[in-house]
Amino acid sequence: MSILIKNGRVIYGEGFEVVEGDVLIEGNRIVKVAKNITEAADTVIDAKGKVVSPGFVNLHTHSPMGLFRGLADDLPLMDWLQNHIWPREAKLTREYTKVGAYLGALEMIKTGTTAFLDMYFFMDAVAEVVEESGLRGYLSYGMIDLGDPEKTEKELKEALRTMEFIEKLGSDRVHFVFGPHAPYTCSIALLKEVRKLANEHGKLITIHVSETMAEIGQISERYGKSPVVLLDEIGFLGSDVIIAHGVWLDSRDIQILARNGVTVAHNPASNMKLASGVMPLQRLLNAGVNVGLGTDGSASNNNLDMLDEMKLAALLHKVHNLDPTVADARTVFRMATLNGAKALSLKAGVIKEGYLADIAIIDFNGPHLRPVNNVISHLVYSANGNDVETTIVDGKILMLDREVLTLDEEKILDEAEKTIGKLA
Ligand SMILES: CSC[C@H]1O[C@@H](n2cnc3c(O)ncnc32)[C@H](O)[C@@H]1O
Ligand SMILES: [Zn+2]
Repeated sequence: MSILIKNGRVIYGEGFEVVEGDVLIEGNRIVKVAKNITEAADTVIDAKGKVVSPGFVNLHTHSPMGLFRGLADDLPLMDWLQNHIWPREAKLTREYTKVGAYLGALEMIKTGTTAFLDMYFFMDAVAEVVEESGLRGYLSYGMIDLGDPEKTEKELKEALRTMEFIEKLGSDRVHFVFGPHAPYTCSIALLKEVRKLANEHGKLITIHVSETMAEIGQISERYGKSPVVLLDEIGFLGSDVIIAHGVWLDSRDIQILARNGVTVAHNPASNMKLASGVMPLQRLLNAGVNVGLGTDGSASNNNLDMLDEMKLAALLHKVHNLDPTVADARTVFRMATLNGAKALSLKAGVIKEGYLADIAIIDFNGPHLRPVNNVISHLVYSANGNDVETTIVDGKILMLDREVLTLDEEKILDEAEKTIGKLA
């Protein structure tokens, strides 16, 4: 199968240079970017007046949490989790979670996300949805043992069962990741075992770390050190670890993350909504830490729109530093694309020959995107997910002219409405 995208403004290469031209996709790869490609293709997409962008990589989410959108707003993290979210999640079944996963997948496709890193329950069901949707999913079963050795065993067993299920799916797009929830919900024994298993099986690890001051207080009280120092001392950190948040980091923590090649998934909307704090973006980047962008779940965001997220990231760090040069549009765009792909060891996040064909085509005909003075600026500051017209993953069209081809949109919305009555 081949796809030829004609006459677009193409965001080309690692430098995100905007060039006018065509993109040829053969199989799941980009094979040619040039003016006036004349090769025949199975499908031709006219991208005149449109921007051909690398698809977005959502580096931290809980994709089924759209079910809880708007049910617990305006609360701090611990109150939000313990008194509102966890009691509802206790009622989740595989079936309900799958409904949420469909809703999340639909929203991601419609807003140009092509790959995402997830942590949730019933991840075998989420894996089935990802496979059907055509998205690229990096899926972790979120482990919480609260220091109970019986639970440690149970959680590890469920993670390994999920890994086996995903391996059996045999999909190039669906990957298993280890997901201990956080240092305040996981025992040292669990974290050490995860490190060992990740080495054994060659899998990535994702974990919430240093999200709130309350967490820093809890971990300091329990262990007398910061969460990052704790993880470093038990040999947990490495270049295969993606920590979500990293809001409360001191200089020593930042050096440790840099030295270990850890990636940080920044979630500005969630950090602002839960009033968790402002992560030290500039200091992390200066230290050479890879920083990607995530939405977190839709109960703390409240959507999965990476275009929205880019704008929030840029604005948050400007006002926080009282410096408008911080978090410039290109830096933030790189976080939402290439940096996320790098963290997942994925040859994507860039439109260039040899890269995976994970692409979002964005309509630039709306008044809010004219005149087209600066494509990257418009994507970060002016566009939103509704401007995404076509989404391509692994060389397959998932949405064309805003029609999702892999999922039944009406049915998904209907099921989500019916399900929430059972969980609220
Ligand atoms: C055990 S599955 C994942 C678990 O994480 C919860 N969650 C969602 N958002 C956050 C966040 O910002 N910090 C910590 N935990 C979060 C989610 O509700 C699930 O229980
Ligand atoms: Zn999270």
